[in-house]
Amino acid sequence: MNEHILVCVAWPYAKSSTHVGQIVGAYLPADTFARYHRMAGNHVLMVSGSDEHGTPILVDAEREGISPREFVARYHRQICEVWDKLGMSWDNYTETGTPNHYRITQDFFLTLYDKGYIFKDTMQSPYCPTDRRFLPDRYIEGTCPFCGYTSARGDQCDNCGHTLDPIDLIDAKCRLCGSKTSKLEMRQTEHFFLDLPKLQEPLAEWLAQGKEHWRPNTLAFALNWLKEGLRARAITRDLDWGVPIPLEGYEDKRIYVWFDAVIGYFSATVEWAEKQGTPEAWKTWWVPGQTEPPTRIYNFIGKDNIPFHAIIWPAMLIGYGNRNLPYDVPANEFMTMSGAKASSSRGNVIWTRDVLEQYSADTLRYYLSATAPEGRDTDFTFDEMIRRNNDELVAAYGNSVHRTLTFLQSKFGGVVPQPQDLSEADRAILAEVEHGFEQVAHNIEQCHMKDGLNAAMAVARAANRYLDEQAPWKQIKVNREAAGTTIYVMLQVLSGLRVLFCPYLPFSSQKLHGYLGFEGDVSKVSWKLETVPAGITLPSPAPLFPKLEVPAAV
Ligand SMILES: Nc1ncnc2c1ncn2[C@@H]1O[C@H](COP(=O)(O)OP(=O)(O)OP(=O)(O)O)[C@@H](O)[C@H]1O
Ligand SMILES: [Zn+2]
Repeated sequence: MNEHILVCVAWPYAKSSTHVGQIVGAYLPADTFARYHRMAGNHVLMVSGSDEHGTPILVDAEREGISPREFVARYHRQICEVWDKLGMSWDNYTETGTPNHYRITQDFFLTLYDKGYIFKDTMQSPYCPTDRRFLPDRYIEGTCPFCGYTSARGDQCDNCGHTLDPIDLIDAKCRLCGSKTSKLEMRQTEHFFLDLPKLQEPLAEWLAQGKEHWRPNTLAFALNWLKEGLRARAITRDLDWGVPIPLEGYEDKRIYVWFDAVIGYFSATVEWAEKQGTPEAWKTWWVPGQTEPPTRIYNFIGKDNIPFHAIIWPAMLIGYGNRNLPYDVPANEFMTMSGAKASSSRGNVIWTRDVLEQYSADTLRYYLSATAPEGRDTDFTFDEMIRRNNDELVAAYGNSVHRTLTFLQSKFGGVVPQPQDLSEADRAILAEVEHGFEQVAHNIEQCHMKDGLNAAMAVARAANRYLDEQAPWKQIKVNREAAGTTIYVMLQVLSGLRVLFCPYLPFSSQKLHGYLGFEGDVSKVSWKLETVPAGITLPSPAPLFPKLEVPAAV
């Protein structure tokens, strides 16, 4: 395998730390996918960054009385701390506030403008006479005309995912002073529009070709959007925070946050190439025909981001010209907290850094991967996380590791025994490991992360059963060589599990890597079963996972 895989992950708003809904929706599946592909020998680049523009940030910074620059710097730092603790293996995690990103966004804007895909027009925009300002996007709230959700915002409904214009909202009110529609004025303002109707046809053609590997929900959502007919969308705002419009006479306006955020996938690649000292290297990832097989771009997102990644961003790329389009847009459904979508704007969240203060990254990673909302929404509960840690991670995987390694220490002084002829059972469990390599790989390649984890877990369970059945603690009383063979085989199985779990659970894989006598970084090893040789001495192990206390019911 020598493919180029570009892993683009949704840009989190730098207006809060990250919550577990975002992690399970976009970041963890992307990281698992990137880690696997690196081990499988592919060229991988995983990029994202903090989205520092937009009205949600302005509203909150204003409320705190600090500058938006100060505000986003704080949250960018907090987000990066979580990435470190969680083990996100970014090749470049940047921010939209960089000169590089401004330059590239302005180039996109001008190119699309010159090619006739962006046009100027005047529009009616809600204006609050009390606050003396226009109310773009999140400055206004009202009822969604599509689904009736009462807290839809000026640019999108969080409930049904439709993108909106403020003018679409029913019974809208100003988020700053609470003024109702009756008090708001509609004022004339000039803006730039992305001419999506002009791009409808090439988009439809693209969506009609070779999308069998897309998740049905994502494709259906995109096709439905096309069927409704695309509307031109305003891509500038009456704001003073964001990327400036690169044309004279628009100094009091800025480019809309969503227009610049998606360009981040591209600008982050350019930044990566520059940091590497190979400034042209971005072309490998973004210019068609540079690699064989062609570079595959994956956009990992939650379902509310589908319109921007399956429609608007591809449309922008088509309009710009000579750029690779997404190969897949693996969008997850939502993780809910007590039934409601976890959302940082709405405050019903479990913060990742709070969880990581109490629990190991792998405990959280395991639980989130095992309950990922791939096909439908799932609910987060601490009880379930603890139960799965204890009943699955500890009982199946951790247990077989610990029993094998402590037995090796107590009966063989830590020296890997020389195996005798392998029995049918020995060969069967090794075959199961080999099969696990195929299964986990196949599932991750299809973006079925949950099935991939289940396949790895099936091998761990089989290993546990094998150990129970062979019972080396009994074998050793009658036949020391037979017990030695069982332990030898188990060490090979564990060597396999260390690799199979690595995309999901990098921290415990690293520990096991060391316990099995391997050196260096486990995420750099190849996707295959590597032998633990007889005769070497292995160090004393500690349990891979802690057994957790179930909190007393309240
Ligand atoms: N509860 C959730 N379940 C699954 N994915 C989610 C969830 N919340 C956010 N995501 C995804 O995480 C990524 C980053 O999210 P974003 O920064 O937009 O956070 P958010 O909490 O959804 O913010 P807001 O509610 O203010 O829009 C997006 O791709 C989004 O779809
Ligand atoms: Zn709606």
